[in-house]
Amino acid sequence: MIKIKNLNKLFYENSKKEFYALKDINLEIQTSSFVVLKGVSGSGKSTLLSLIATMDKPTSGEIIIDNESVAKLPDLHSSNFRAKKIGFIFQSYNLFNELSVKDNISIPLIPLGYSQKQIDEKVLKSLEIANISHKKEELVLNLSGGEKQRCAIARALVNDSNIILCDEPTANLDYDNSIRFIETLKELKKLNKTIIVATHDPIFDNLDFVDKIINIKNGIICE
Ligand SMILES: Nc1ncnc2c1ncn2[C@@H]1O[C@H](COP(=O)(O)OP(=O)(O)OP(=O)(O)O)[C@@H](O)[C@H]1O
Repeated sequence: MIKIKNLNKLFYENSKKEFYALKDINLEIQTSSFVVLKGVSGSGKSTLLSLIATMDKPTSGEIIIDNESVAKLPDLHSSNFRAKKIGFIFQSYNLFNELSVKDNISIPLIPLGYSQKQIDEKVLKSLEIANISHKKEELVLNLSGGEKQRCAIARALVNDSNIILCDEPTANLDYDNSIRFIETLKELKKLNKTIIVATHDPIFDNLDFVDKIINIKNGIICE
């Protein structure tokens, strides 16, 4: 379960430009649920995802993930927490173009101290779930947009994290690849992952497996 209490994120604090990217956010996201975070560009979606992922720290408020308070973790602890609990799929994929698909996917496992055999097994499993095994030796540079997305999915799954955060995941995909991506998310939900998709893509409207839609406007949740 993810609990967010009175969360605020201020940018340019104590200056003339000061503004709230997130204002007094209170949310509960059940374990294994599929949540769509909707809002126009600049509404605060990425900011909220990056706080949940412990990639950034709030100005005030609490984020409790599986009974652990994570909002103010020191950097070393937050990167350990992230490595174990969070898979992140970025709009621009954030892959290393000069590395192969399987090398990209193994990167999150490096700090976790697995043997090479364990790494190979985990990479193979996530390649299969993301349906990109056939390209495992290929350089990311040579992949199509949809294949890069599948590589990014495999990387988000490789640490067996229970929480998958997706930031505008279909922004660079055509319709067919977007539909394929949504089918993969549906499969991940069956694996009991908690999934949060930040998007303004109407393709996420009216999906039959969405548990909750959260609308965000100017940093404020409007239910
Ligand atoms: N590091 C930062 N410093 C200053 N302002 C920031 C910073 N990060 C985000 N913002 C501002 O906070 C607001 C929310 O940004 P955010 O990226 O969360 O929006 P978003 O809903 O994800 O938008 P998009 O759909 O375009 O990605 C925006 O006005 C943005 O300019």
